[in-house]
Amino acid sequence: MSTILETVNLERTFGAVVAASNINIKISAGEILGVIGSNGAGKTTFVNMVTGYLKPSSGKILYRGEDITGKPTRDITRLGICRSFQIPQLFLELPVIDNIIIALTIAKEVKPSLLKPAITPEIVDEAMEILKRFEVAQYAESEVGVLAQGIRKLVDIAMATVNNPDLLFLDEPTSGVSAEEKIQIMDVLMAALKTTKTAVLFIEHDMEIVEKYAPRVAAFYEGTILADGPTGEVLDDPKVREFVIGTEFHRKVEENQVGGSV
Ligand SMILES: Nc1ncnc2c1ncn2[C@@H]1O[C@H](COP(=O)(O)OP(=O)(O)OP(=O)(O)O)[C@@H](O)[C@H]1O
Repeated sequence: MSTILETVNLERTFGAVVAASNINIKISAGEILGVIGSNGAGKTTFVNMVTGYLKPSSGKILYRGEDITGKPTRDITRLGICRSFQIPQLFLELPVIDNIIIALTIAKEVKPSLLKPAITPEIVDEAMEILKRFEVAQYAESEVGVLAQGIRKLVDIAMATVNNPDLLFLDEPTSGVSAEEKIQIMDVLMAALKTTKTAVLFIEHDMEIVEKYAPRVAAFYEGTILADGPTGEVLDDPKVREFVIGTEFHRKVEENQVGGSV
């Protein structure tokens, strides 16, 4: 698979704080990559730099071979790198479909006027297609504010795809969602993003979700990448176990294995 994103010695400091340092990562077309790391490990700083929300202090970001280091978010989005945030960025008092239409209008740079309204049958159809892909079409006319957190997350991520990104960053797609809903949401998300062959990097604290959905994982620790590789190997890495995930997760897996064999 061809590399679409490559970062070279990416670094960001805030005064004396080194938020990210020596970040070298490659992402291939259509790849799914999980990112783990405790609070303050530098995950969001990394995503902010690649998506143009923060300028790196040094290093390079190459997207399809083009140097995009320090470009504004708008240009990066246009090139095909999009993101969602940990907290959904939705208009709560508007229906779901209006949220998607607004995002589409911005993405397409539609300049509505009295003679040329923003809402056309084509844009409504396109919005409905997106909602169907994320299995939330039945909520099209519902106000976002009355919907469950899991549905809001799906709508929010659906909205992040209106530009048809080749690479999508998801910041904790299952945060604030009940344990039962997590799997449902990830199943829908991953299926939707597979149909569009979108490469996905998702930040996740739940190791069971990481194991289930990410074939590859990068573990961040104190602003650097401690390990990057096949998920099983990274989660079993003694350094990752000690500094990133602790022994809790492995104890759980081992207990389950013991339970299963009885
Ligand atoms: N705007 C900022 N100003 C000063 N320090 C910052 C800023 N943003 C991040 N930092 C610091 O950089 C480090 C990395 O933070 P970052 O938010 O990237 O971590 P994270 O891995 O995303 O954590 P979390 O899981 O809590 O979101 C932390 O020490 C944080 O306090």
